[in-house]
Amino acid sequence: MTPFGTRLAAAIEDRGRFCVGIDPHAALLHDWGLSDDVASLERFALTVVEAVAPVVGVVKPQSAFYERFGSKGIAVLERVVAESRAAGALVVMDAKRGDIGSTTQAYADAYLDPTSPLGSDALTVSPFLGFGSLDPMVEACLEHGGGLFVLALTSNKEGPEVQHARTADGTVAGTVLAHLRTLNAGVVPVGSFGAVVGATIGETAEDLDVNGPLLVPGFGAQGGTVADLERILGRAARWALPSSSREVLRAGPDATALRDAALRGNDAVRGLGA
Ligand SMILES: O=c1ccn([C@@H]2O[C@H](COP(=O)(O)O)[C@@H](O)[C@H]2O)c(=O)[nH]1
Repeated sequence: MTPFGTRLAAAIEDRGRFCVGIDPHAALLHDWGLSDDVASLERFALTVVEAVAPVVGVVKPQSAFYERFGSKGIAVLERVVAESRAAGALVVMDAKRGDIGSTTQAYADAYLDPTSPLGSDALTVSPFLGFGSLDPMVEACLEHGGGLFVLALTSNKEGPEVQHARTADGTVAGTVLAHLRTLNAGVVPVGSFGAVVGATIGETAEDLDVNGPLLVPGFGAQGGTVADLERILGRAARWALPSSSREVLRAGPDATALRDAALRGNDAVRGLGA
């Protein structure tokens, strides 16, 4: 399988760098005139997939909004993954997984093996059990052409308490970024192991250039702007995926309005990293 980084570079070239989050919040279901039940979850999620997956490079379903409906919600998530990929979008599963290595292997099997029902192009993961605990996922990515987005500098205000903490080697975030730089060293056009960096973090002294992609949530509803992206990311913007969920999803339920919102987001970030 072609490495995720190579496939992502092609997707950015063909369709743009904007990532649409498929997050069926209860409040959005209500705003769309739907109920808070599985049938509505399915209608919402598949309406978004049909509207945006044929035109954007990357979609990012947030697993939590499907998990809250139990096995029937997971079945909807499986369709979101399959139908988004069939429409030509790469799928970043936002599940923020991480555990001791032996359990991490099971997460790798669930999300990074293409024969799994939830098999995705990439997965968000937590490094806070130690970066080495992610090794089974790294191996699965190398075997199957998948990618990881490792939490480094998240968009929420509570993140700095952990991520800015200093170790003998620098900050926790800096250590995560250094591991990613090692994994991606020498890979052309870009490595498959990326970081999550929020569009709301203000300033950072960390070197974000890891020769890998950056998933950048917090753009839109959380207040992140194009100016923030330019200031925070610098030259690392070249491989950035600004990601927005609610800002796009509020345009629904009309499919044309949803697609237009996604295309507007894509246009807004087109010049990044130029
Ligand atoms: O640091 C992070 C990591 C992940 N997220 C996720 O992104 C979306 C953001 O949704 P919006 O509606 O655009 O605010 C959501 O799924 C989060 O869980 C993040 O926001 N920050």
